[in-house]
Amino acid sequence: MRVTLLGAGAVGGWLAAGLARAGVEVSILARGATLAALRGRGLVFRHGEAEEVFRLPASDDPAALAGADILLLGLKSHDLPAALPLVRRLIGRETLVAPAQNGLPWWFFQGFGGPAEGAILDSVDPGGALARAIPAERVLGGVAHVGSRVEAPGVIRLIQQDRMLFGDPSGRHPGPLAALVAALARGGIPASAAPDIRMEIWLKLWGNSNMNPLSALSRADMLAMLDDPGVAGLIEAMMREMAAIGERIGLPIAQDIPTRLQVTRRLGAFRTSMLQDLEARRPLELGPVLGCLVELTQRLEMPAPTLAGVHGLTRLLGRNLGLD
Ligand SMILES: NC(=O)C1=CN([C@@H]2O[C@H](COP(=O)(O)OP(=O)(O)OC[C@H]3O[C@@H](n4cnc5c(N)ncnc54)[C@H](OP(=O)(O)O)[C@@H]3O)[C@@H](O)[C@H]2O)C=CC1
Ligand SMILES: CC(C)(CO)C(=O)C(=O)O
Repeated sequence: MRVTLLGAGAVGGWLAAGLARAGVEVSILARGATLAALRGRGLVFRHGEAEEVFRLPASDDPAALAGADILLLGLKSHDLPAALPLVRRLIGRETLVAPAQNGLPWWFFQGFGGPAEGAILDSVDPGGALARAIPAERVLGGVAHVGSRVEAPGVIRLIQQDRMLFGDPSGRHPGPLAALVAALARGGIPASAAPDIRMEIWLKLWGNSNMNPLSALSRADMLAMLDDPGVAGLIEAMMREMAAIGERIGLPIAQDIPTRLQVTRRLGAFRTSMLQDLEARRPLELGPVLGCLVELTQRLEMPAPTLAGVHGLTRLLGRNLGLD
């Protein structure tokens, strides 16, 4: 199996290290300081006191890396539309695209049925270019339950790994799915194949859509937010509004809120990826993580004042800091 990674950041670097450890042929499409670091020292992976270095082929020329079996996406979801020309040049006829990203992915409602069937959301995929170029049949959907960060370009620090899930939304690629998951597991990443990857994505979003924007607004880590009764109440209100959307569109959540919040607690006092972006003065992943839900409620004519309010506040925060 040959894998190319686009987006060698906190999550992409964690996955590339796992695959390389398992002996998979991994190459990386990178740019700027990250590319220079990968070509110089290599991909540096740190966990606790341990450090590993992986010398992997890296280039900013998609032609040099094109046609892998799997194109792993470690970009922020809001960066994907702009990176589509690169993706087009990286994928061959047989390449499957495996996003390891938060938020609702562009392919989510293709072949889904119900009132949201085929929905293309501007907050995720403006104009639908992603949906046309990378249909659900070309995708292995991913969900990363992990906390990691970039310490310096090409240097990844794993804080806590819980599990990495991949799934095959079209049911056409059981072989590549099994091979990817097995390779990650061999490389020390607790990975498994999810029978219903859409539900796993929805459940992950049930955490990110509130924790990430609220962490940007409060500049607080996850435990501090959960331990503050006022913020915890807001988190739960947002979760209830999202659960109501799920009921409406055919994604009823079987878990209760306290159980889901226990999963979040396992990551400890982590500063979410959106807070990391705010602190580094990078654009926020707000559209795919929360704007998509607000857009869905508008289309379905459902009330969601808390989701809309937190979305509005975070959008203004990003705008006022010049991050959009
Ligand atoms: N960090 C975490 O703990 C978690 C993150 N996630 C999710 O995983 C996804 C990735 O997040 P994360 O790893 O934190 O993000 P990072 O910001 O750490 O990494 C994103 C990487 O993508 C690269 N990139 C963006 N555009 C391009 C481009 N056009 N060409 C080449 N490289 C590009 C960036 O490079 P450059 O520096 O050059 O811009 C950067 O290295 C997000 O959806 C996030 O929400 C999920 C679970 C946990
Ligand atoms: C909050 C967390 C760590 C949950 O996995 C996450 O997904 C993120 O930081 O974006």
